[in-house]
This record gives sequence, C-alpha cells and structure tokens, in this order.
Amino acid sequence: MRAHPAGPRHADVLLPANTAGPRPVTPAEIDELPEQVWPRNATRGQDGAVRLAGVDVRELAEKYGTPLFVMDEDDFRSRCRDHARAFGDPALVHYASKAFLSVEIARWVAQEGLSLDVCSGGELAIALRAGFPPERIALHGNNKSVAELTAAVEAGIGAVVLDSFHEIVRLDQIAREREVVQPVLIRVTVGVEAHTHEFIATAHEDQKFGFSLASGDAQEAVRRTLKSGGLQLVGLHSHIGSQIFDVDGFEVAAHRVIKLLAELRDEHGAEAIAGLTTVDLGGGLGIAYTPQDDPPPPGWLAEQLRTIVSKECEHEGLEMPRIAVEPGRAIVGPGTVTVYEVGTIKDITLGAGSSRRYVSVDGGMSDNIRTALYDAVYDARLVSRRSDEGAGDTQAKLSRIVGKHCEAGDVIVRDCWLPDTVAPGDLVAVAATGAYCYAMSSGYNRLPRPAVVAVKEGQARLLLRRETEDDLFALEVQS
Ligand SMILES: Cc1ncc(COP(=O)(O)O)c(C=O)c1O
Ligand SMILES: N[C@@H](CCCC[NH3+])C(=O)O
Repeated sequence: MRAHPAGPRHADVLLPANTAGPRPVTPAEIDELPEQVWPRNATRGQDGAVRLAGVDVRELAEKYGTPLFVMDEDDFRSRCRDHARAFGDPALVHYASKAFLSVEIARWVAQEGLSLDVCSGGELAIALRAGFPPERIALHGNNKSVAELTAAVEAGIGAVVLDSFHEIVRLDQIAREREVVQPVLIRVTVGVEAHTHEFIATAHEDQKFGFSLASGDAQEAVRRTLKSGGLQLVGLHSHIGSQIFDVDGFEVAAHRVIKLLAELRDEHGAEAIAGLTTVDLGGGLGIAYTPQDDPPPPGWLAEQLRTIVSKECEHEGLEMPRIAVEPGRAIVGPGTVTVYEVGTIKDITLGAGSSRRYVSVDGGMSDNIRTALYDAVYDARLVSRRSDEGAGDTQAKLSRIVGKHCEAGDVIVRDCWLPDTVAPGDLVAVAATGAYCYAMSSGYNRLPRPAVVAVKEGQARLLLRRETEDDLFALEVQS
C-alpha cells in the first residue's frame, strides 16, 4: 500500500483519478513483469505466457482452476535467508505467520531455521502439526484465551508476549499449576505514529495492543511479572505497524524501548533484569506492490536497527541485547500471485469523454479484502498471452479489476493498465498477494476459497486444495 491519500476514503471522487502510475506505451512495456513486484522466478515465455518457477500459468489454471494462489517456493525461502543473513541468526527472525500459514509453510520456516510468531490457538495448532520446534514459537495476542495460553504452556513454546494485566495473572497461574516457568516478553506501546495506513499502525497510544509506556503500565507490567512465580521475563517487544518504508518509526521505538530497559535496571537492579536479553522490534517492513514502490532491503534495515540500538545502549551503559524481528509480509508477500480468469468486461462512460473499463474476474474481495479495506494498490498483468495478440488496439487501457461478489466495493485492483485486447477467458494475475490475502479470505457469497499451489524448479505442488460444495455443507447440522 502506498501512502494513504488525505481526506475521506471510499468515495471515488475524492481519491486520485488514477493510481495506476504512468501509462505503458509499447506492448513490451504492457507485458513487463517488474522485478521488484513479481516473484523472483517469474518470466514471460517466447509464446507470451508467464511461467512461475518454470511452470506455465495456463497449465496451473487448467489443473487447479482459478482463482489460484501460486507461491514461488524459492522466492519464499530466499527471503527467509535474506532476513536471517541480515539479522545474523535465523532464530532471531520470527516469521509472522498471520500473513499466511499452512502446515507446509511452517515446515519451510522450520527448515530455514527461523522462529515463528503465532497469534491464535489455530496458528499454534498448525505450527505444532507441522512439527515446528516449540521453543522457537512465540505467542501474541491482546485477548489470548485461557485455552490458548494453556496450549502454549503445555507445548513448551519459547515465549508468550504479554499484552494485558489480566493475562499476567492468568498465565502465571497456568504455569504454576503445571510447575513450569514460562518465558515471556512484555509488549510495550511506545507511542509512535508509524507512517502507514491508520488501520495497520499499532504503536500510537489510542489502540488495543500492548502496555503503554507513557502511562506507566509497561513499568507496572514488569513489576508484576518479576514478582510472579511462573513467569520469566526474557525481553521487551514493540511493533509499530505494517507496510512501513522508512526507519524513523523504528528508531523512535528502539530509543524508547532501550530507555525503558535502563529505567528498569535503575529500579530493579542489574541482576533482577539480567535475563532480559531480547529486544523484539516486531514486523512491518514494507514491500513493493507497484513498480513505483521502493522498500528498503532487510540488510539495510538490520544495519540501521543495530546502529540505533547500540548507540542507545552505549549511552545508557547497557549491554547490547539480541535484536529480534517479526517480518510477515516481507517474507511471504512478494513471491505469490493470484491468477484469475477474466469473465465479463464493461466500458462505462464517465462523462467529459472519459470512460472506465471494468474487468470482472472469478474471485474478488473474498480472496483479497485489502483493496476494499485499506485502498491497497496492486500490479496486475495479462499472463496467458502477449498483449498484442487478439482483437483490439495495442494501447493499454485504464482498467479496474473487480470481483464477482454482490457488493459495489468488490474491487481487487482499483486502477491498472491492461491491454485493450483483454477478453473473456484470458488469465490475469495480481502480483504480491502472498501476505494477508488468503490469510484474510472469507466465504462471502459462499464462494469457495481458492487453492494454493507451490511452484519450484518446473514442478507444482498443491498446498491447500480449493474449497468445494461439500465444504459448504460441512458445518450444516441439518443437511
Ligand atoms: C505483533 C506483530 N508482529 C509482526 C507482524 C507482521 O507484520 P508484517 O507482516 O507487516 O511484517 C504484525 C502485523 O502487523 C504484528 O501485529
Ligand atoms: N492485515 C494487514 C496488516 C496487519 C497485519 C497484522 N498486524 C494488511 O493486509 O496489510
């Protein structure tokens, strides 16, 4: 998502006329797959159709149907490695599984040596089913249930990230009843206004996550945790938001967390907080959704964070802590595309000689809610053939890709340049849909959830099958 336009949202007249970027001119430009947006192993073949890790999208659509999420496995794994290298130890990189999780994904993350951030009993269950090492799992959430906390403690997970005073009491009791000591981090609300969409910023004071630093709740949470018998404080946590491109917010967060660490040492003594060795700065690293986006690479971010934290520690006379992070989108986002089949097409006259083309596809807000929810922008291309084949001129046409739901706001790509030749039966793909698309999918209008397929070295493998009509009735008691 790019910077959010000022002013009221969801009213076309108030949004910029065109969020698609400059109009591509030649057929070659229309058919480009910009490398910062498309999976690392995406290419367009001589015949004009796109290959993902060597697999022809037409074959994938034929075999698995559409809409279809296609994941480039090597892209995912290479981004795990990029982050592991950047932060110096794979275990310090917690893949935020909320972005997308399946049993097989959890296995890839385990094989790459990363840790895993889960935020519900369901995500925990998938991780455990995959055989993910529990000591490398951390559990998040502002309202973890007793059942979820119990499952986490019984599984022996590496850390629970404490988020409320109620939870300190509950978790302490659960741990003591089982005669174990549960390692915990405390989530601190640092009061940062992250430069991102208001719905996905999480460190300003007025929201539901964490313990406020400004009010003293964070300091009180530390006192209560240190006094508990069943909890061992191993770190502080801060997460400022998601899809962030600059380091300023992280810098302020790191500064405030280290300052808190120094205050805690002064209040409780160095020995009492000696086990507090980790500072987790959360996730949020942005990715390119359009060719105009230019996110910082993980190596650069890691270097900046290390410099900021070490400067602050030196200033406060503290030992350098381990810096952990929780990227979700930056690992899983760029390597996945959603392939749709074009259904109907309408050219709508808007007045003043302008028109808008509505290209309807066989999915919609049930497989990608991000556009409706956050005005997210995406790059979409015709992938089953070259743009200068078929009827129509070779001009790119400003198009809006919409779904098939009974909802006017069912928009997948608000503005994009598609070839004028696009016709029913063509395949179009939307890039960078790996994060928070399948994960936030719904069954609205009783559409089946799409399948998810992994591609690697010319082979395709089904990770999650498409929902079927039988699944529709699976929960019906009277059927
Ligand atoms: C606590 C926490 N960690 C990590 C993430 C992952 O964020 P992202 O996918 O933007 O890296 C989130 C989501 O914003 C989060 O809430
Ligand atoms: N789901 C959001 C981000 C929130 C991430 C979880 N805290 C998105 O699609 O961008």
